[in-house]
Amino acid sequence: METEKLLEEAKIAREKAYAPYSNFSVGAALATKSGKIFTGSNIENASYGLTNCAERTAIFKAVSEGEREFAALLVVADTKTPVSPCGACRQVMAEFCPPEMPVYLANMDGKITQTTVEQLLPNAFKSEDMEDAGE
Ligand SMILES: O=c1ccn([C@H]2C[C@H](O)[C@@H](CO)O2)c(=O)[nH]1
Ligand SMILES: [Zn+2]
Repeated sequence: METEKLLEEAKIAREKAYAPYSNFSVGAALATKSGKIFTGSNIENASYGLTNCAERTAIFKAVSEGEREFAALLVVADTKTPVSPCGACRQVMAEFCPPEMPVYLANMDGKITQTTVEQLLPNAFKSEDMEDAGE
């Protein structure tokens, strides 16, 4: 999956952001291993903490459609340096995406830096960590 296609889709999704409180619109595009793309934007709330980021919107849309095999995620915002995902999104990425999966951080000028799920959240808490609980 080329990053150019993901960037284009994420930019289109970003236009749908509901961000009246921060005025900071973000778009994301998640590629499945089968070649589909699920997009997302940030959706804010008057109760600020209920805000859902673009990355989580894209992941939740895909998972709720039955997708579980992901290949790449791109996130874009109008920033000088490419936008960096928040901690909540990193934890959700760690739940559904392989550690080595590329995550592309982009800005509107098309500047893209590449990282991975594991680099964004090293030593993430995973379901396996509960297996030996209480022993
Ligand atoms: O990677 C990021 C960083 C921030 N936001 C959103 C959350 C909130 O709506 C706004 C300001 O934090 O940007 C995202 O969607 N993704
Ligand atoms: Zn986030």
